[in-house]
Amino acid sequence: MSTPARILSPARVLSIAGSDSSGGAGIQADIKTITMLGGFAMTAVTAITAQNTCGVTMVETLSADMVAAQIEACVNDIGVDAVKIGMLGSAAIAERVADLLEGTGVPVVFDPVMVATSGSVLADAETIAAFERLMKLACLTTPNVGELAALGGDAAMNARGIAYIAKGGDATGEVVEDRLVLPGQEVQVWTAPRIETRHTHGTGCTMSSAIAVLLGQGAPLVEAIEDAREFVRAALLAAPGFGAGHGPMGHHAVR
Ligand SMILES: Nc1ncnc2c1ncn2[C@@H]1O[C@H](COP(=O)(O)OP(=O)(O)OP(=O)(O)O)[C@@H](O)[C@H]1O
Ligand SMILES: Cc1ncc(CO)c(N)n1
Repeated sequence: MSTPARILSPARVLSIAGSDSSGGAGIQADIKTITMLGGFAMTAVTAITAQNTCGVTMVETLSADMVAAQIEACVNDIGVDAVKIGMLGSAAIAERVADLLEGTGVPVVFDPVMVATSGSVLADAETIAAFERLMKLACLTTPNVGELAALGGDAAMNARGIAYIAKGGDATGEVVEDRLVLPGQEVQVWTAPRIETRHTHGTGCTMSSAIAVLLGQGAPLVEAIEDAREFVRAALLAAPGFGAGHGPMGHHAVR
């Protein structure tokens, strides 16, 4: 029996993001998501966070040179079919990542991480200001409600011609709404009943890395978003219930 081609050649996905010691968000959520969706996960760690379901106790940011070296090591040998960008750690890292990715043509999904689900701040004002080039080069930026407001809201995003999905997980109400805004196209909205759970740590990281791996496998953007939403939902429903705060999702249990 011949081996299916997709097993021989999984999408190679590079996550440029921060490490979450508790395994629910950041690089750890990305590796789980990419792996469970059949991709091959690689990483460029930008920062190490000591973090759990209750909050972040310490952050150490790596140098821009170290981040660049990790990206180059992956690109120059294994190769990259799609990139997910999460927590950047500093403006210098954001600028260096933009230097390396601009003009490559690889699909990039940018999650403009600013604050953890626990409320801890993960990006200072200077880093947020440096998001600009990354939003321009990304095929999709994935702000939640708070991040979209910090980026200037819909009017500012539209004026800059940025492709984004406004995620509604941190809004209130019985329905969660995700809104896809692509320059020059009609807005597309997905709604679903809100899953009543406090275990929402890492939903944004999971959503963005799921979209990246699906794009890397050749899915069109809208299809990638739809399948990513399904994956997030299934992982939320399978949350193991760990921790005293906002616990992790159950990536491992999604089949
Ligand atoms: N309680 C929920 N029930 C159903 N879907 C949810 C829930 N919470 C989040 N989602 C979905 O998860 C995806 C990620 O959105 P969300 O707004 O939670 O991202 P985020 O705030 O960036 O996440 P993070 O907690 O990692 O910072 C979206 O598709 C959103 O609709
Ligand atoms: C490292 C890291 N990246 C992103 C998030 C956002 O959930 C988090 N909590 N931690």
